Amino acid sequence: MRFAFDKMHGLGNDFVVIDARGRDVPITAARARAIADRQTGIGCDQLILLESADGADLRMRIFNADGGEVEQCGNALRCVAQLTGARRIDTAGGLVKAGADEAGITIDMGAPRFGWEDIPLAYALDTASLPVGWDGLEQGAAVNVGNPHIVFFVPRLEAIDIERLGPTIEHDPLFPERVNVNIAEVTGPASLTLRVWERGAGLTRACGTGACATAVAAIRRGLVQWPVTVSLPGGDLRVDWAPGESIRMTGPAAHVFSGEAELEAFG
Ligand SMILES: N[C@H](CCC[C@H](N)C(=O)O)C(=O)O
Repeated sequence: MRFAFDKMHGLGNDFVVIDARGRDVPITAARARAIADRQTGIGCDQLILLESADGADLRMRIFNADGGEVEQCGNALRCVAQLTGARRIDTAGGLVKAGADEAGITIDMGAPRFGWEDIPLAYALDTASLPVGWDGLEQGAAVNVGNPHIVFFVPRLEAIDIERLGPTIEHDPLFPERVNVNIAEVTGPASLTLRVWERGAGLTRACGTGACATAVAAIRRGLVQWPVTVSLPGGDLRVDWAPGESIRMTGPAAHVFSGEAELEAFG
């Protein structure tokens, strides 16, 4: 079965987008892994599958490079909004609204959640500052922005071995659904730099939900004021949020190429 796809990225966090509205494109975990493989497949951090939806312009399903289907992907939301013109996008992490202007694509991500069962954690802890540590990474903040994140603030980002600590924390039993690991350094009254070890994808050049979770955690702790400029290896995102409000993330989306492939080539 031949299928068409679009290769896109949000600040270097890259996606294979398959528009399956009006036709069935069966994606299994194994197929998602095979498509995402950068040597033997098309290559991407996440595979994005678009389906028809009631009550929204479309439904966006997200498969990490490890094949796991997850709830939310901020950078992909901007890409899909640009590619399709969709303004109401349903995801497993909730219904989001998109807009576009000269600043880029803005996504209303909904309100963050902070309850330990919302993250989720395996047992009750203070999610504002977890009383557990991993090799010097202490007092992490746990936030759910449709998907689960832990955020650490450090004095010097380059001093942190994220390639070693990222997977250790991602797979810690404290996180029954695993977790995205965010390491941030505050660089000004409304700015921070961020690196993210993503659940199911590893180190990426940018993580939209990670930027949202980190900005929210920093605002909650009084470390920055909004709007926050979050600088990732792939570029900057702007995050607006005040307690009690929904999170709004603004940034670019890029279309690289369109292609076609045989689904059976991926198992
Ligand atoms: N790795 C994430 C999904 C992709 C999120 C990221 N690419 C973004 O832009 O938000 C998770 O397992 O929850």
